[in-house]
Amino acid sequence: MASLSGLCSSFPSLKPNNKIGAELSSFRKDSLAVSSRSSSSFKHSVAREVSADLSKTNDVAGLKKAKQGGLEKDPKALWRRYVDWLYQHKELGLYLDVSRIGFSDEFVSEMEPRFQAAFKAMQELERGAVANPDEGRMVGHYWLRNAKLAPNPFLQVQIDKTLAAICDFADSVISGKIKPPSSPEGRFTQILSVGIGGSALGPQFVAEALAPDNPPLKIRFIDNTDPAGIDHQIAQLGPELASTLVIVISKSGGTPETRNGLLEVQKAFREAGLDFAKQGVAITQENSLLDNTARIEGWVARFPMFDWVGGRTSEMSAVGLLPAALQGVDIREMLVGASMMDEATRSTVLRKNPAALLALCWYWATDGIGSKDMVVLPYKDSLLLFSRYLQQLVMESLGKEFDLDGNRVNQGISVYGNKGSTDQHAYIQQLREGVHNFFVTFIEVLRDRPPGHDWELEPGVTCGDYLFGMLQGTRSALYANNRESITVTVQEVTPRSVGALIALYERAVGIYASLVNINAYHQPGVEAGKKAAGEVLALQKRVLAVLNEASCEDPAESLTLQEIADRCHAPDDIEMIYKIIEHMAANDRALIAEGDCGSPYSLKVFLGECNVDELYA
Ligand SMILES: O=P(O)(O)OC[C@H]1O[C@](O)(CO)[C@@H](O)[C@@H]1O
Repeated sequence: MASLSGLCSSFPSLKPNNKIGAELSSFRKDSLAVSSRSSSSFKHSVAREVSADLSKTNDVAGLKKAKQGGLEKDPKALWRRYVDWLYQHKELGLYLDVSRIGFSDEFVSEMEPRFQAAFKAMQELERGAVANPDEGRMVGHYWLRNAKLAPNPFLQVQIDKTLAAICDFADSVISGKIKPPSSPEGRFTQILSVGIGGSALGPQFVAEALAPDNPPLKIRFIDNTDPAGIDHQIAQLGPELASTLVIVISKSGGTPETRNGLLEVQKAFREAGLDFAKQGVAITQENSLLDNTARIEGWVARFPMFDWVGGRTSEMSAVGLLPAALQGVDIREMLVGASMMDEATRSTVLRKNPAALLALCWYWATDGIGSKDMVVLPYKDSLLLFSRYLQQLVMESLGKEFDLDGNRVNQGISVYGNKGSTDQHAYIQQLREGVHNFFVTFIEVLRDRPPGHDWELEPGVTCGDYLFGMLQGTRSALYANNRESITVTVQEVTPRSVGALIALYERAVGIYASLVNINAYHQPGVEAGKKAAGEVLALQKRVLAVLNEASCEDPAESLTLQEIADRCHAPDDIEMIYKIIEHMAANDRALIAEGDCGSPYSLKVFLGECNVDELYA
């Protein structure tokens, strides 16, 4: 009997299935029928059926009417519109241009009451109301940059103490006061951050945006349960593993991907003869599994993650601040930038509130139902990860099936993007001429290089002038073809401006969520995938047990997929069992006696050895 696991590299070819094809085409017809109507008016008729409270629907007459008028094209009128709507935050040096979004005055007036309601909800949230009703939680990321706003003295002390502890710890690590036990350098030189989602995206964005060229500690990330990815990060560290500070970040302290990353890293430490506890730091909620592990094992340090800070808004908590501080980023400046932006976005005057202006544009551009995608294009390499960061912030916050009244609304705004002008040579072609299903947000940075470093690569023109030209050219070319855009401009990429950008979008998401009446602070949809993944792993254990039992009875016995499914008492899960076998065979953990994975019915599988311990487990 040969071990033929390699045969699994051939996959079943996809054959047309008439039934599925018919269902698909009728589904497409339905969706075309929806989009061929005014998407907002369709939505409204549904909303009317389920809720008598029109203030909570997307019934904005001005939206549809003004959209029919098209975008302003007269250069003089457009310039007036630019000047009229230009938002400037003087101290932050931040501008917001919404002139290339075509909202009308009528639309703005109609939206005004909703904005006032959103501002009120935001004030209540900041005062400590339970703004995440499903989870019964306060939402307090705004307090992180101004502890005085926290609703009680206990929280204020908690915030201030944690910030002081972060700064102290970072200073001690950088100065070598806290050092790894067995590193020749005598100090920590690397950070390995283990975390996922909100426990990775902020730190990744900030590292890319703000870490100096030669940081005191360099950072790497394990943000997945991909074994090859983990091996790669550990291999890249090489002997520097001995001088690596491992920061394990998980609010819940029980996220499987993060736990797996930790276990893999701990194994690497054991194999290198290193004591993990002397190099491990945990950032998590008090008494979580991770917190208890770190405490019992005596890790170097533990920092709290607060119940009232969501993962995707945790960049200004220990989650983002500790890694940033260790890389030499001025975290107090990040907090100042965020706090200044928070102050500005508390304004109840729409025109003076940049977050509200963003929310207004999003509502207009997407008909208040996410009918268009948000393409985020920073024209600055160091802001590359901003779009990925915003993807979670916006999509996990706004992508909701039900509104706060329990109506099915399937809200959300899709976010993607990379950077300009690189994307000019990738997908801008489609944006300019192809399917019109997006609006763009340009992020412009005025300062090209630090002072004194610029030079003209041709008379009167620098490299940065080209970047500027590409941004302006793309903005104009898109607008000429009726593609709307927002432009956010900052002077430089600094801790202060990055803090401000994060705060701007956090608030815009919160305000927009109020406009469309959804809970921005929970993520019930993520649970379904997590639960299903758990079920797959449980099924895999049953498959292994069945194969083991068969091997113990007769080492040469091989089973068909149907036999495995029957013995697992899971005949309906035969497709998943097939996928499990395919994956295990590809990783030499099950053997295929006959057949290949391209012909599932031909497969006969066995384990090759009997594990008696497991048999009686
Ligand atoms: O910090 P944790 O608890 O490990 O969660 C990581 C991420 O997982 C999610 O809960 C989604 O599964 C995100 O909201 C969160 O940022």
